[in-house]
Amino acid sequence: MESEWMPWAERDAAAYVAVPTERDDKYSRGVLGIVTGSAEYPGAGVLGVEGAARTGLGMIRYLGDATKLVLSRRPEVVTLPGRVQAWLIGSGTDSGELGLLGTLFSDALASDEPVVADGGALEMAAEAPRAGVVVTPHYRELARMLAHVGERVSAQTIATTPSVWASRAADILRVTVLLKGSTTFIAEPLGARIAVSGAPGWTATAGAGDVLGGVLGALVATHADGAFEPGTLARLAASAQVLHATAAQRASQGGPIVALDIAEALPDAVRQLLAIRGD
Ligand SMILES: NC(=O)C1=CN([C@@H]2O[C@H](COP(=O)(O)OP(=O)(O)OC[C@H]3O[C@@H](n4cnc5c(N)ncnc54)[C@H](O)[C@@H]3O)[C@@H](O)[C@H]2O)[C@@H](O)CC1
Ligand SMILES: Nc1ncnc2c1ncn2[C@@H]1O[C@H](COP(=O)(O)OP(=O)(O)O)[C@@H](O)[C@H]1O
Repeated sequence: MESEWMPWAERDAAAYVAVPTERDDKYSRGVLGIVTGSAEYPGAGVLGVEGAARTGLGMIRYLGDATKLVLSRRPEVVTLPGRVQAWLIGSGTDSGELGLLGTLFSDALASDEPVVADGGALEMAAEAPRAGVVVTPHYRELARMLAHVGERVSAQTIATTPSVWASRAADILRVTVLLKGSTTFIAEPLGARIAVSGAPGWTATAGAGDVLGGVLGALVATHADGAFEPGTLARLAASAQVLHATAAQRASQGGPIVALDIAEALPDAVRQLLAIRGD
């Protein structure tokens, strides 16, 4: 039977924006460890960092392979390993050529912290399912993840019936799945089913998904305490998608955008959500 898909509006997402209080410092707000970007795709490292930084969090520890580029754009980022409350791994990496990054991915997946896995970390996340992991594939990536665990389905079939496959993938892979597309479907293993639409078609541009990874990483890092409770990761993923779509709308206003425009519109998108909440 087809699952019931719950919509997720700006009002719902607004509840998942963590607003710092007078008692907060950079550590209490949440630290995100980011292992993204490679020699082949350094820009993805920058885009994820920008997405996270512009969503709002205490600190980013960047441990990927695009340090120079990331620091030239965001000198606020710390490149020293240390304690984090959540991980964003894999955007802008190739699962076939991971080298040292592969060790960092498996350390994150073996840690006690929640993990957002994308790009080259998706297959590794499929191999070692655990609570607190959310994967963010597009259709072709989901087809590869499923093939990796012995479920053969074409990317074309997933594109034709994305809700069916997001739902099935969550149950097969036993991690929370955010399946990207014009409508994004979020499914928790045997749990929440949320569909988010409303991003302009202009969002279909290189690197937009890397920015989304950063947005979700920031929301998870700022809600790490509850991330293992049933349904929480799915609601954080839906909220990240709404925030990303709102930022894309604000940046686009009916015209073309690049991924960095979405990241730069995020503070206004956050303000828009907080205004709905009445903050
Ligand atoms: N600025 C950056 O650094 C960017 C990095 N990216 C990273 O690139 C990696 C690969 O992601 P993809 O989403 O491209 O992976 P896909 O699985 O969609 O594509 C894999 C390969 O298939 C080929 N391909 C697929 N469809 C094609 C088409 N219509 N025309 C031409 N070639 C096609 C491309 O050679 C591509 O490298 C990820 O790690 C991702 O994070 C992308 O996000 C784009 C931006
Ligand atoms: N037709 C579309 N309309 C609106 N949003 C889209 C459309 N196609 C893709 N998107 C969104 O654009 C982003 C693309 O991400 P992704 O496929 O990972 O690209 P990249 O790897 O280049 O970052 C996702 O957030 C996805 O939901």
